[in-house]
Amino acid sequence: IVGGTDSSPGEWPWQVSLHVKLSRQRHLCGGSIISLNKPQNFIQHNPNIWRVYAGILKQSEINEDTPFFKVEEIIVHPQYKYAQTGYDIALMKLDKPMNFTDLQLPICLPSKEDANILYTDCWVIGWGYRKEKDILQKATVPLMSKEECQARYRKRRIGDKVICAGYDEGGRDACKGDSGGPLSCKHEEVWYLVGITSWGEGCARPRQPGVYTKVAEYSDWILEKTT
Ligand SMILES: COC(=O)c1cc(NC(=O)c2cccc(O)c2C)c2cc(C(=N)N)ccc2c1
Repeated sequence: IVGGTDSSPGEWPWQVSLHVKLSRQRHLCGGSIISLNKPQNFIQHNPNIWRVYAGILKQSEINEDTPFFKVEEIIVHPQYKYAQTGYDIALMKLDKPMNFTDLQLPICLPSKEDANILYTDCWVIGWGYRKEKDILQKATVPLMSKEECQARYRKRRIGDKVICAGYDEGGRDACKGDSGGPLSCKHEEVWYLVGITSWGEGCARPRQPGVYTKVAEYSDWILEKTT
């Protein structure tokens, strides 16, 4: 996150830190807890290098004694190639059910009908660039119309299944390492997973907004894969 501020304990209980454990272990991206039934059996990618840490505020809280969830299944959208061409969404089934506490709770999924709600209170969070931060960073970002976003990314096709957010003057944005994390919007006292951090040209540059997977456009796919 560029231009963000420190989060408080329990402020974003649906945020998780995805670590990869090879010879070394490190935070790679974010993710969001959504509470659903079991995904179908769909083994792709190597699930057992992943460690999912929930209820964490600082990366320094994580050591060899910190509990984590193993990943039993990973379902990547079949049309995903790379972030810029969309379908940048994946589901991870944890190896055991998560007990919800004040520090680890699911966020609500928007329904297809929610695809046109004008959200005005949206936040992007993560432990990503710049200056890899210890404390989970938060930044509020205004949503942008598809037309305005397409005008900012002339070389790209900004379709209906992404949502853009950011400031024309730049300065506040998600960045590498925040990928997979939530664009959370509060609407009528409820928080919704409106977007998934996907890409952007650089980070927090003027007139180069952040591009997010528009979760409402995938609610059918998510339900198909998890019920
Ligand atoms: C794996 O995720 C990304 O690569 C990756 C690369 C990015 N953009 C870059 O251009 C970039 C940023 C930092 C270092 C770097 O090498 C690049 C290419 C990203 C930019 C944003 C955003 N601005 N909202 C969000 C996620 C990003 C994920």
